Amino acid sequence: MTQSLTLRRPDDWHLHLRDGAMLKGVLPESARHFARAIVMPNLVPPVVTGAQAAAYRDRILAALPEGAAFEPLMTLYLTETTDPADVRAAAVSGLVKAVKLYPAGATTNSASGVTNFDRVREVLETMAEIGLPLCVHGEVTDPAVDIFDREAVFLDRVLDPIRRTVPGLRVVLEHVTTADGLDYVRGGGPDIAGTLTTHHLIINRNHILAGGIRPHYYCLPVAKRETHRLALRRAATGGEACFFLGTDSAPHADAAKESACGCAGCFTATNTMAILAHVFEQEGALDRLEGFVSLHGPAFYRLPPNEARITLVKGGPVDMPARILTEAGPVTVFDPGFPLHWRVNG
Ligand SMILES: NC(=O)N[C@@H](CC(=O)O)C(=O)O
Ligand SMILES: [Zn+2]
Ligand SMILES: [Zn+2]
Repeated sequence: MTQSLTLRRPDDWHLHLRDGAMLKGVLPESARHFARAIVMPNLVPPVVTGAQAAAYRDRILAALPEGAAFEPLMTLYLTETTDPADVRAAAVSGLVKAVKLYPAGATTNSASGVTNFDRVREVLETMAEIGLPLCVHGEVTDPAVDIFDREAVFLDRVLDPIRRTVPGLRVVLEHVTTADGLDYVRGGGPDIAGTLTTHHLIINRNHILAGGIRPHYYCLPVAKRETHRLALRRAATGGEACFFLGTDSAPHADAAKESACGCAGCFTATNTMAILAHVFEQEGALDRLEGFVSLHGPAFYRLPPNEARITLVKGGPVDMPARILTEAGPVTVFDPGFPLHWRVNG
């Protein structure tokens, strides 16, 4: 018996599209299934001003395949010299939907991130006033903190003080990887939400390190132990409105991943919907997939859900490409480690 499931077209609330040849190669993978995406600003140099966001948006639209209906939702990269008036204008015009906080040095292309949080206070106060969300890469960068503890320590040392100092600031804790992060979001009231990635529902830290080092499973925040993965699955499939999909699909050319110092990021744009249908089915929660991918995100971002629909169909094993070829080099597609049976029709 074929099984099928029709949903409102999903959105991706955390996506890396890059620029130039890589953008051209990866954009169709997201545009095929997703209506909108919050586009991360960690280009080199980063997207800091409203004018830079407008120019980047134009480059994305120009790279879209013929006939694709995909709306990039732009973000600004918060630096210690970000101008509150520029943020306000970019938000009020509708161009920018969030500001992104990278602690300096926390992840890929984050060198211009924030070190001294007092210097961004005025921007954060402006954002609280106009309701513009702050998307947070929630890891401390203190070398004395173990990499597996960096998310949990960030909540106490950085996020909680920011939220106390700037009441009313709306926050998305991005790519939550720990039970601590989930509990922080759950206990934080209506002004905080969390995005969950596809890959963190599938892998734990053994997948990266046991039986050989697997660079294509290396991302930041790094996958944690199994108890955390199980907690993430419960959060994603449990129907809680404060959690929604942000794939964090983060392409790097294979040569940059398969290296003595490999880049962080898993590329999941191609097979995210097939993997999520599998996960939600396994958890007996297919009826909650639409909330996770299509409803909770727009509600937090105060945008209407999409009117268009997609249909997922379950059948024989689906052929997924092991990698996509881009003019910036081949990019390996995240391997969930099991065959996929769901495909997206239309
Ligand atoms: N997630 C990652 O491992 N990498 C992201 C950056 C990020 O989201 O932290 C990237 O830009 O490659
Ligand atoms: Zn990040
Ligand atoms: Zn990311």
